[in-house]
Amino acid sequence: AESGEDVAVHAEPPDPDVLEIDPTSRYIMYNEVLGKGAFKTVYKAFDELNGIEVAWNQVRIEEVLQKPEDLERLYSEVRLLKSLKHSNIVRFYNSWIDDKKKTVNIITELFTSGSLRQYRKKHKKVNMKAVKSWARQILTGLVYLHSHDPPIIHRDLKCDNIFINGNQGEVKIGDLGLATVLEQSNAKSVIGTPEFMAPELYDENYNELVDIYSFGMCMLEMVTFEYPYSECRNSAQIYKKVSSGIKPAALSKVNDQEMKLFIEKCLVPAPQRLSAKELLIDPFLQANG
Ligand SMILES: COc1ccc(OC)c2[nH]c(=O)c(CCNC(=O)c3ccccc3I)cc12
Repeated sequence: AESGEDVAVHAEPPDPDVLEIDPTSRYIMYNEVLGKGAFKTVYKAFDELNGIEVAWNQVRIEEVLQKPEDLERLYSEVRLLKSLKHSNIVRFYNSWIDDKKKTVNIITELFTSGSLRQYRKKHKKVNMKAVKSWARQILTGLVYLHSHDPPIIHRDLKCDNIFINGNQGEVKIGDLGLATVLEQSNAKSVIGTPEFMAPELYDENYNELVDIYSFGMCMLEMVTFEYPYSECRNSAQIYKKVSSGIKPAALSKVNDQEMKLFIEKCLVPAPQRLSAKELLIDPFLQANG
């Protein structure tokens, strides 16, 4: 070139948002398994286009999506998830179906410190100040999801799919849409985790406040280090207690009375349950104390 500057010779791929680049050639999977979920295996991977490390979530779908409208619904779900951009929501970069391997592949933001559940196990002694900061961040993420029209409901919020960025203490809600994706593909799989499911989720007419109930159970696990209803042996026993309003035994182990009251506010029946926005301004979360 005349001005003598060295012109990069390689052909820049077209703008990724415009043209679907073959995702499999863009991402290089390391053979490092970060972790496993019920239906998913998560690998560390590298995005060659943006030069960043990412998480490659491989979700098994038993039978391929039955009807074409399932596929259409899945793609519209993916388009929505790709559009979500918030500091307390795990970034969803890309997703595609691998028909041969019968998997849905989801490329998301990477967390090497894993989930809040794993983190809590590793760092048992944590000041209430930190727990309150995590609570504020989770609620801020829920405000973002619930203020969409229609509200985006997570439906499977638990400490296993809230991720933490160890060095900044940033907490983000993950596994978004996984419940919906699984619901579609593994029709028989009832979405949600009984220990964290609001009673009204079972009878189908529910709203975004189911996530507030689950948030309350997440707080309970964060301060007691045990799954709620660990005194129950199976999901039927859990359902019996939840549907008759019997609180988890762990609640009686919460020493901090203010924390106990805050958690109980999240577990009340839906008509009395506060929104994420209202909980964020609760005095309990104001002071750093
Ligand atoms: C069982 O899962 C883990 C175990 C251990 C991990 O790190 C040690 C994980 N790190 C991650 O970044 C991730 C990926 C987080 N991404 C998601 O959960 C996600 C976010 C949005 C949409 C869909 C999903 I699957 C998972 C992980």
